[in-house]
Amino acid sequence: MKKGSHKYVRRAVKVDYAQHVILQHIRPLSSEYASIDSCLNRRISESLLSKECMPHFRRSGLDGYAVWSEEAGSASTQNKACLRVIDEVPAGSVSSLQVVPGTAIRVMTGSAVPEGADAVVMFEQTDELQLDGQDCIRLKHKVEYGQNIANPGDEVEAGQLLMGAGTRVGPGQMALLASLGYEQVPVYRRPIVGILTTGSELIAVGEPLQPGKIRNSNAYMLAAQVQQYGGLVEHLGTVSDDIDQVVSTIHAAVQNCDMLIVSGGVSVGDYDVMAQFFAAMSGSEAELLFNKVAMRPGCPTSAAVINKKLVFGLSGNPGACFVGFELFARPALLAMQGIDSLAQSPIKATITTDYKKGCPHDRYVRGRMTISQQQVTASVLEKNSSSMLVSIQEANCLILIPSGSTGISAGEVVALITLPYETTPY
Ligand SMILES: Nc1nc2c(c(=O)[nH]1)N[C@H]1C(S)=C(S)[C@@H](COP(=O)(O)OP(=O)(O)OC[C@H]3O[C@@H](n4cnc5c(N)ncnc54)[C@H](O)[C@@H]3O)O[C@H]1N2
Ligand code: MOO
Repeated sequence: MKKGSHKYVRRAVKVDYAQHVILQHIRPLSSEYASIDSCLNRRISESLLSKECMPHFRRSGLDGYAVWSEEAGSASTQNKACLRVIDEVPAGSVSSLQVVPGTAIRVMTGSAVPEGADAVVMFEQTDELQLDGQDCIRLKHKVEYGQNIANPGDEVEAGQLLMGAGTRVGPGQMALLASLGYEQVPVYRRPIVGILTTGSELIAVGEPLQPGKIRNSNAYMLAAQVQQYGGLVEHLGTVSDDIDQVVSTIHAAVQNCDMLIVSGGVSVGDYDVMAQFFAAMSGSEAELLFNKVAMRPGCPTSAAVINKKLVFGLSGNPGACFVGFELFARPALLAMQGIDSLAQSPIKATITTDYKKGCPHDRYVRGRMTISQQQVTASVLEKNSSSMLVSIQEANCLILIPSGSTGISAGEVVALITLPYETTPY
């Protein structure tokens, strides 16, 4: 930006207004069928109703004998009559015989309980013997109707809701989808997110340090955040503080990407090209949503819609860039995949550290949340300033320090935004 030209009007909007206006410009992405093998962490795009019941046959829960409980009950308690073993059913097979009075069929865990039987007695609760060259059993205990049998639909009934639209596929969903035959799974298309970093001071990770230069960490941090929320990253590289290059890169990128995140250059510095870009935007296909947010860090965070695509201008300061993503890009990415993440109420916690820095705006500090003895507590991490990144790796929440002149004291209750980047070793 040219010297002296940075005084164009910026009206700070509240965080919740900025989030609201972003969501107004989001439409869920289209749906596609993905092979079950490739849908871990993807979002289901429609409510799935089970076409089958589970189990779909009467299933034995044990290795034992399928019996008729009424007869077996008296056999066990009164005269200890023998039941003739007339067949054996391995898991995966079905007996062609029925259990009739005086008989039992040997079944295995997971095998189909034969007709006529209404209970399964585990091997350990029988005495196995031979009578007249015939396998027989005597039951040691009373038998209850239905014991050790899972009936059709006990776990899932046909027509039951399995999972709603927006559900993320994890191990539990994988198991359910596989059990119910979903070889192809309806999921939202993954949002393609372009990441562009601006700044003539940036050098690549592999380059040795040079005076005044820093390595580009935001590109990697943002890519990790995008992927965490289901996005596919399109790396657009780094542009120097050159407005023409910025304009042409952004205009090309909005053709292919669903959303664009640009880091750096949004403040009022002489070379803050993104501020210049947002100020000079024109045409019916470009709309500035906001260019300042009443918050710290990241007050110069900006957003626009170009060609119906959201373009975020996040602060280059790594701490502010991280927070800006979580507050604005995360709800947008999730909304594209059918989830209204802002509808969830924030978690409340007791803060265990003083934070006595007053601020006219709400502040989002990196914190560490702990749950013990049903108490949620959170502490503010050290090295939390906007220009610092070292505490991001420990953060599992953002703590909202409300605006005010005094900050807050340990023991007060605060609202948290939880983060999904856990650092514990599992
Ligand atoms: N006169 C004023 N100066 C500043 C103001 C202000 O209101 N008046 N606001 C400050 C605030 S608040 C912030 S936040 C920053 C925002 O700066 P920009 O978004 O314009 O970011 P840059 O100036 O490009 O960079 C800031 C900082 O971050 C480093 N950086 C940039 N890109 C990366 C990257 N990809 N990876 C790692 N680090 C990066 C950059 O070198 C700078 O140190 O402005 C304040 N100034
Ligand atoms: O508002 Mo700037 O993000 O921290 O220092």
